[in-house]
This record gives sequence, C-alpha cells and structure tokens, in this order.
Amino acid sequence: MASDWAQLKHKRLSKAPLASTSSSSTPPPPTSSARPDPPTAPAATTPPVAFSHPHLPSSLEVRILPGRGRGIVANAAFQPGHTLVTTAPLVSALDNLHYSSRCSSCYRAADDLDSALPPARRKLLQCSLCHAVQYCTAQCQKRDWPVHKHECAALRNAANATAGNKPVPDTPVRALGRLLWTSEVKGNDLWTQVESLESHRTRLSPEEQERFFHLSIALAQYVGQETLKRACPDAAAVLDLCSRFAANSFALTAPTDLSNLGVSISPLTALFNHSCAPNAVVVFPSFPSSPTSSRHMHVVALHPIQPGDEVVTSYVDLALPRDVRQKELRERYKFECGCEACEGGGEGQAVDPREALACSRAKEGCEGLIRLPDRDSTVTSVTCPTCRTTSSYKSVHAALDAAKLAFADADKAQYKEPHVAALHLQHLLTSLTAPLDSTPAFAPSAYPVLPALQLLLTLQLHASSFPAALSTARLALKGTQHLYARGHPVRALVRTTLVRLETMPPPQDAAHPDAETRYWSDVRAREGALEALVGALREVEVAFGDGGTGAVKGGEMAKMLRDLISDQEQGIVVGRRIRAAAVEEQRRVRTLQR
Ligand SMILES: C[S@@+](CC[C@H](N)C(=O)[O-])C[C@H]1O[C@@H](n2cnc3c(N)ncnc32)[C@H](O)[C@@H]1O
Repeated sequence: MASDWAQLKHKRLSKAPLASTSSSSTPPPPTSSARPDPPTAPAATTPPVAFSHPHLPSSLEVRILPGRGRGIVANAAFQPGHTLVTTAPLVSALDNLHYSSRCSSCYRAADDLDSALPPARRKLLQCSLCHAVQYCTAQCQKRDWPVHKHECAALRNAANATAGNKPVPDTPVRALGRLLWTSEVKGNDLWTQVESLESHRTRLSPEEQERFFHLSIALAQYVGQETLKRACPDAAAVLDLCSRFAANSFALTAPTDLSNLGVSISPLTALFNHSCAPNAVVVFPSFPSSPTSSRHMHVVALHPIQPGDEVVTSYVDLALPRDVRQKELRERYKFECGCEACEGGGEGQAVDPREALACSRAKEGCEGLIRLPDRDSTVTSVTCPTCRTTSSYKSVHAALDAAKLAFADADKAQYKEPHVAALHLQHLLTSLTAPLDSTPAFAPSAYPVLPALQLLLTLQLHASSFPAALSTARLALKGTQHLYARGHPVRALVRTTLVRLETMPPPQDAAHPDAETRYWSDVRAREGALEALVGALREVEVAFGDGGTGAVKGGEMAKMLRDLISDQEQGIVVGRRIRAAAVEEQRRVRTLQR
C-alpha cells in the first residue's frame, strides 16, 4: 500500500523551469555549417496573433488588460473547486529524470498501472526502435506514434552522435522537438496558436540570448535544420520560439503527488496571467473514469470568482520569499509583479508567512506570526500580534542565510544521496524551528522551513520512515495552512499525507498478532480517522476540481480517500461488532461465575 503514495516528490506548482541549456549540458556544438544563423540584432517583437480557443468556455473571455497583455476574465460566478478549463496541452515532454520510467503518452509510472495486475505485469513497454521512451499500453504507444516516429529517429541519431554517452537531449530540446513535429502532423492551425503566444525576444538579457542560442543549436541538431527552418525561417523566429517556450510553458505535474514530471505547452492555459495570490490553479488531475485524463490540464477555481474578475494563476513557487519570486518574474516573464502578496506586508498589514517568526507561545497553541525584522534592524524584542507576548530578539539572518544554502544543497542531493539530503534537512530544521538563543523560532511557513519540511517528508516517505514522517507532516501542514488557501493542491496534498499517516492500520507483525484487531476495535479512534479523512477529501475535491463535468470531484486522489473512508466505515461496523461480542462474552462469563 505504501508504494503508491510514498512517491511524494518535491512539489512545485510553478511554471516549469527552463532547464539549463548551457554548453556543458548540451551535445557538443555542431560544425559551423550545421549552425543556424546567429541571433541578429533584435527586431520588433512579433505582435501576438488574436486568439480564441475552442476549449475556452463561454463563461470566460479573453481581454486585453492594461500593462498585462491578454488575460482571462470571468463572465460568470464560480465557487472554489469549479473546473474552469479542461484542455489537452499541444505537447508535453517528460523530463530527463522521468522519460525512462513513465509512459510517454499518459505519464503514468509502472507503479500507477492497474493495481489489479500482479506486480510482475505492471511493466512499461519500451519503444523497440529508440529504446528510450516507454509506454504503459499498446494504445498509448499508438496514440503517440505520429509524433514519436519523428522523435524516435531523432533520439536514435542523438544517441549515435554521442556514442550513447548522453541518452537523450535535455527536456526543452525534446519538448520543442515534439512541438515542431506535432505542428507538422497537425498543420497550420497549431502553429498559429504557437505564434499567438507572447514572446519577449527584444527584451532578452545577454545570458538568455546565450542560453537560447545554445538551445537553438541543440534543437537544430536534434530535429534537423530543415524541420526547424520550415517553422522558423530565420534566427529571429528561432529566438521567438525559445522566448515563447520560456514565458508560456508549464510544469507537467503528477496527479497524485504534484511532483514535477516535465513540461507542457498549452496556448489556452498560457492566456492566464500571474498573481502570487492566485484565485485559480493549474493541475493535471487524473479521473479514474477517464484513462486519458492525466494528459489534460485543468484550471480550477481556488476562491470564489465574480463576473468581471480576472482569473489568475501563479507562475512561481508560492513558498518562495517575495524578492526571489519577483526576480524570477522579472527575469523570465519580464514584468514587475504588483499583486497583493507583493505589494502588501507593510506596517499594519498582514505578516508575510514566508518571512515570519512563530510566537514563542506556539507550543501553548498560539498560531500568531511575527514579522521577521529586516536584516539591518536594531530591534531587540518582537511582539506576537495575536497574543501580544513579547520575546527578546537577536538577528537571525545569518542562520537564515546558512539554512538557504543548506536547503539548496539538500535539494540537489535528494536523488543521488537521499540519506545525506535528509540529514542536512533535519539539521537545518532543528536550527530554524527550535528557538534561537532567546529569539522565537521561524514559523513553519517561513522560507526555507516549509520547502525543507516538504522535501524531508518526501524522503521519509520514500524510506518508509513513517513515525518520522508523521511529525514532519504535522509541522508541514501548519506551514501550508499559513501560506496556501484552503483547497490549494499543495495544502490538500500535505493534509492528505498527514491523514493517511495518522490513520494507517498497523503493519502485520508476528510479535503483535492482535495489533490489527485492536486497531479496528478502537471505534472512537476509527470515528476520528473517518472525520479526518472526510476533511481531507473536502479539501482535495476543491484542489483537483470537478473535472469539468460536475459529476466526479477531486480526481484520483479523492478516489483514494473515498476508498480509505469506506475502509474506516466498514471498520467501524466491524469494530462495533467486536466490541459488542466482547461485552456479550464478559456478560456470559459473569453469568457463569454467578
Ligand atoms: C503566459 S503569458 C500570459 C498571457 C499574456 N498576457 C499574453 O498576452 O499572451 C505570460 C506573460 O504575460 C504577462 N503577464 C502575466 N502576468 C502578468 C502580471 N501580473 N502583470 C503584468 N504582466 C503579466 C507577462 O508579459 C508574461 O511574460
């Protein structure tokens, strides 16, 4: 049972980071004759083509918004959990960590395949030509073939060119390759959609120009000059393509644990502008009734939305502090974020939970957050705005800087050295979440406390260290509750994980053969578990939406919770029977003794 949910990976709902395409990670540069023309002096940015999408429901409309380009505005009122848009991305590509362990058509891993099958049959089928990509069924392979047939040849060429040293090109190269081949297969309409995406070609920094230059070389080498030239006749058009990809691609995330699997491009979903306080979220939920649903992107309302409201999603990881979010938005998306989360935080306004200390009476239940004094502040005490308790304060910025570096190291080490990463994270968390000198500890929502808790939880689940995971999940839930709206997928996932850990039946153990019976006969505990599972289900139903049909809510994660709820309900019936039988037995013994 643990195997499916112990897959929780480091999660980000941000747009997909454009993987580094620096010369060290790209194939060796081709000969000069194979190079596309170098980027020339930038010409004017191609104006976006007017665009309306067949999957844009009439309850939403595209409007030109001052200072933001196009955006999506609601024509109707929506409640949290309403699926606003369901669409198949034009293309998706699994990233280099996942292409060899997931189906390239529906992105499921072997572990996700029909659990009714014996484990030996839960295997992916490898493409027998390129030996690079995998499929879960012959149907998935067939569906992908029109595009994969081109990709397959390119992957074989790429493997030959590097003598098998670099099995596949980097994710952006493969994703753009799929986009070019898909547009050849599907025709002009699709390329019109691509060209409608916003390009920032004339505003690229020298580093981006360099990065995109390497990307375009790798792309030309991968798909062939002719294919690239048919779509992008000159260097400016190639730069436009790279820039559009950077500003409009999304992280492809797993339906049950939100881990990043790769990248998706959807001109419809790319019409939503950004806010660090979003009223909607992009997810890839899988709906059990529809086997292909994991390939679809859904935009789900997180808050009540009124007619006339702009619908906004977040392009960045909301756990990041304001300066880091703003830098990413400025550098990659070329705008200054003026959302309420970026503009707020001044004196008299709500404390930013990412830059907050916990009240020193947190253990006694105070949930107050204290604004972290600035780096150059000379204050010697801080006061909790909730319970007014004052604590002494000594600057904690040095500890915070060290923790940020330690988190970055642990993040890098998580796949190759998970034990080392877990040790670093535990150390970091101890230093930040235990009171520092007499200064209050950091809040669980502070950066990097929350991402460290989430990553540690992932590693502990992978290692099946459930008791340790339980205490990590408790703190992580507190952090997510400060930071994310109720029903946000990240918060719903942490809550679900915690509830599953709390309600897990004891493992079978020869030394304690009656442990399971005791678990089920504790009716009061089962009733508590039932209530906790139902609470998590309600949140998941918002997070993953109603699938656009109104009939099913919450996708695969909700189904898993409903199954657990049903187990607990049956368990309560059985537990009551066990209890009644025990009472009856005691009565019988007493009668006999009389
Ligand atoms: C994915 S596109 C969103 C749709 C875009 N407005 C358009 O017209 O195609 C991302 C780009 O939209 C603009 N944008 C998104 N959110 C914005 C915001 N909050 N403020 C200003 N510009 C924004 C930026 O130019 C960004 O690079």
